[in-house]
Amino acid sequence: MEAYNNSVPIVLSWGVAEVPQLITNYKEKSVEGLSLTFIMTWILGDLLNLIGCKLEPATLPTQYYMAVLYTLTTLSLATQTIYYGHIYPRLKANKRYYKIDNVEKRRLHTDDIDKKQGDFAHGFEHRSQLLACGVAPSIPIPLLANDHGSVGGEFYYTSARSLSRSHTPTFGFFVPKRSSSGYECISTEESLFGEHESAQSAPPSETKTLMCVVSALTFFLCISNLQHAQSDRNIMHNQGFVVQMGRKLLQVNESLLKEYGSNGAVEIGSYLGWGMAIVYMGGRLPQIYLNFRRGHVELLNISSLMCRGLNPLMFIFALVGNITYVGSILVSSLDWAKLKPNLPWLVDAGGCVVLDSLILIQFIYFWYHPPKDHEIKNESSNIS
Ligand SMILES: NC(=[NH2+])NCCC[C@H](N)C(=O)O
Repeated sequence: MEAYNNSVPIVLSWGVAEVPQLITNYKEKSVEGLSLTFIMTWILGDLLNLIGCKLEPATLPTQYYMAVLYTLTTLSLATQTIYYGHIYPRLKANKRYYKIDNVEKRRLHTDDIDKKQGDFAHGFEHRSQLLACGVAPSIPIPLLANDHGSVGGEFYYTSARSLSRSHTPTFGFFVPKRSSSGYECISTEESLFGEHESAQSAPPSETKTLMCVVSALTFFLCISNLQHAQSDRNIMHNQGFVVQMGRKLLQVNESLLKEYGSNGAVEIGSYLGWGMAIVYMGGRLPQIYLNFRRGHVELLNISSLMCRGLNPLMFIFALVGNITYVGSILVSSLDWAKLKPNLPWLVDAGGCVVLDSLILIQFIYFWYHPPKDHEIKNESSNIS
């Protein structure tokens, strides 16, 4: 019973840690605030953690279940990243394509765009063609000042409303191009995801990698869980159990330890555990280093974080989660023989607590000692 009580705080804090971020992404319908590199670090770390826990029988069952929980929550974040980064904008663009806004249509008759573009008849024809493409023209925004001047040049047509929300032309807008027969509608759909990709969206190669990692991870999970269930059944059967008991929470299974004690898999498990610790902790180092160099904490500035769609609660819950993780291992046993194989997991959770506290201290320090504007500018030009 005590064992279950000890695992409740970790499960609770880690169980809810990513929920605020998932909600923020859902509300914002965007994942701009979340760094793809950060998610990829977590995916890699979770993968090493999960396999490490499987191969290292000295790890507590709670650790294994936590690894599964981490993986599931990270998979949800990754799924959101793919959905809001790539699928949702496509769906939205398609919807907009077929639904021409009536207000915009009315504006068509009062706009003075034609004056700038020459004779009225030509302008009307040009707009009709745009409308036929499902584009609601309002304010033409020159894409590039080209040699031919703005008349007949390329414009992104977008509405002031959408501009007020986004700095970049919304995905799915059209570039009207002059052709011998008048204007053609050329979708910028591909180019927005390709060469003219918005600076705010994730680079496609990174997303492809993420997609591969996510699919590989899902595949691995299915296969390994099947194998795990099978080997558990075999072990229980050999030991004369009729009912599969599963792993008892916060209790190292001595028989498993003996059975696999000299097995090479244990060593691999331990290496994977160390790999996981390096990946999880390593993810924080560049941030800490950058904060020191810049003399201000960009990532942890709460108001800017919220503006950028990153929920700081995720970091706070993670801090609590890591503290309770260390606590649960230490509470289970202080015997060195049992602590030793768990060292990578202890070092990781303890190390993350130290590093996150350092970021928190940096945040508090720089909050009270804000750098002057010119210092920030100088620093960022040095860094870039
Ligand atoms: N996807 C996750 N939530 N992974 C858990 C990461 C745990 C690790 N100690 C860290 O704080 O980075």
